Amino acid sequence: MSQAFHCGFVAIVGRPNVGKSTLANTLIGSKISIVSRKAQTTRHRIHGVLTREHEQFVFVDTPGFQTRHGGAMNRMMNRVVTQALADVDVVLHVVEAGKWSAGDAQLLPLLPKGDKTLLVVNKVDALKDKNAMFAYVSKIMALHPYAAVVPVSALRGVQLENLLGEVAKRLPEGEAMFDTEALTDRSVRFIAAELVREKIFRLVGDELPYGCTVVIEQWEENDKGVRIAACIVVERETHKPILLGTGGAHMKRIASEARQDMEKLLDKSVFLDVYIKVRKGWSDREGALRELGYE
Ligand SMILES: Nc1nc2c(ncn2[C@@H]2O[C@H](COP(=O)(O)OP(=O)(O)OP(=O)(O)O)[C@@H](O)[C@H]2O)c(=O)[nH]1
Repeated sequence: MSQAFHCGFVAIVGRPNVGKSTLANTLIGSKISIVSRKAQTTRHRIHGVLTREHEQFVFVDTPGFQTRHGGAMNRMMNRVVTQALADVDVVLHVVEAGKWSAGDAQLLPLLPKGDKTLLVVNKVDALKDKNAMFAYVSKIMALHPYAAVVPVSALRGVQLENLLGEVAKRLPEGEAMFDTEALTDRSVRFIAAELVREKIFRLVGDELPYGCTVVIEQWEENDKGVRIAACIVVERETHKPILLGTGGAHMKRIASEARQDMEKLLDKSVFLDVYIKVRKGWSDREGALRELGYE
């Protein structure tokens, strides 16, 4: 008798920097979401799809749980987290081996109880004292009724088969929801915008206050390649010189590095034009956020 097919949604949650994007990317097997050393670089919900012989995993990569920023952006982001958890079949709560902080604890009240939440202890490769693992895990297991615990290294691909096995057990029976070829339900335009945003974060993230997004305003493909215009939207006039850098050096670097990544992603020549627009108070106006594609 043939084995039944299972398909369901899997949310990956955790405080910033625990490795959620890395885990999603490694599981799905392609770079769909940006990875950066800086905290809170993933602001969007991203669906990545992994299809195997007997199951399809639809991953929801939720943004870092926000506590530091006030305003509409924060409320919206927390809503995204709560909603993601209510809608999914399995929740992976990712923590960092040996490092438990207030940020991890803050997420606990949002986690569903019962059989659908798994504790994923990431970065086991970086753990110096392996013997401390048992005490660390016991402490966390006492705080929430997790269904299971799986230590992994997302970066090195350790124990991921085991993790997928635990998830698969909890997916409902049903047909595949996405084409097997699908990597993401976000368009390549979205990923292109993320690439520009990643470069901004890496280069001037420390100086640029929270409030910058990237909108792809033009996308024209022809036999020579693709012409892309990316608009960086900032909150204030004063943010412009930060982005530009001396003699426009920052912008040149952002555009050049983003273009190289886009060429790798699209496997064709990219002509990239990047410019800046000022829109006051965008991060605190839900309407403006929606308009820019945040909801
Ligand atoms: N040593 C080690 N480092 C890891 C592992 N997984 C992720 N990292 C690193 O941890 C950092 C943060 O990883 P991300 O995947 O961006 O973390 P995130 O949880 O998605 O972060 P936010 O987007 O800020 O919420 C990066 O420098 C990763 O390379 C791992 O298994 N081992």
